[in-house]
Amino acid sequence: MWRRRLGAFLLRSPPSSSSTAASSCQHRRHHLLPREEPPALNRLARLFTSQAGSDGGNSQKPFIAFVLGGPGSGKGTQCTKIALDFGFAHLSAGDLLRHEIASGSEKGELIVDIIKEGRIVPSEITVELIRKAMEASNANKVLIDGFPRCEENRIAFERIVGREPDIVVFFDCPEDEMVKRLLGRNQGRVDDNIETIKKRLKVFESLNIPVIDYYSSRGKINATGTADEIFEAVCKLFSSLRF
Ligand SMILES: Nc1ncnc2c1ncn2[C@@H]1O[C@H](COP(=O)(O)OP(=O)(O)O)[C@@H](O)[C@H]1O
Ligand SMILES: O=c1ccn([C@@H]2O[C@H](COP(=O)(O)OP(=O)(O)O)[C@@H](O)[C@H]2O)c(=O)[nH]1
Ligand SMILES: [Mg+2]
Repeated sequence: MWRRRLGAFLLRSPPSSSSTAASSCQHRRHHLLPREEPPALNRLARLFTSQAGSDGGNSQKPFIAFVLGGPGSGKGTQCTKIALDFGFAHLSAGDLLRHEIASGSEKGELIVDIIKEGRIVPSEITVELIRKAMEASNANKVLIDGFPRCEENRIAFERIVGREPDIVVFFDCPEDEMVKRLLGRNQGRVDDNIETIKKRLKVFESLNIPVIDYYSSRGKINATGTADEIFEAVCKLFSSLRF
């Protein structure tokens, strides 16, 4: 069940008549509209965006989309397409963690053990990586792929970044399909093996699903079918938003 939690504050404007009937996903120019937020969040958000610097004279906070779904549901695949068609920066939490591992840092050693076990990396580590990546991207629209993965992640993001997402997209995919896709992913990942996958699916049920349920949005998407078919539904959703 998707709780009506974020409401109009997150999904702001009704779709414009010209953008609702999107049958194809050509590049579109989107408009940044001023948004209202509670005062405390507003203060923190300003602090954050002032660090993010200028994006061509635009001092607005970035539009944030959390992209959630089970392992193998197609988050990364769809984010790549969204980034291309809708001009979002794509920040994958998993990729940021793998980058930290590749850097050879002490933190990386801790992270690799957690990923092999399919567990969730401490929130402060992940949120800090995301915060820095958002800052570095200097983008006015960001997809945060694969985060938050638990309630603690969600709360830490709000505390550290001082923002809630503008929309939450959830790729809903049956477990057997996710397993099939993961076993065929073939990217040499330490967690794409059946033992870790089983653990990740348990974590998905017990920790990811509650945070997905926490959010309310129009963003639930049936993630079965081909990547292009799924992207058609994604396009309908994103075309209905005002960025
Ligand atoms: N709709 C789809 N049908 C079949 N395979 C897919 C589909 N979407 C993605 N894949 C493949 O499934 C695997 C997992 O997709 P990925 O985008 O990495 O998912 P996630 O980021 O949610 O784990 C990849 O090998 C990808 O190419
Ligand atoms: O916010 C995050 C994102 C990822 N991970 C860890 O990184 C792994 C891989 O995440 P990724 O999003 O890359 O996997 P995907 O769902 O895309 O297969 C997860 O199982 C977790 O162990 C995490 O702890 N926190
Ligand atoms: Mg992924």
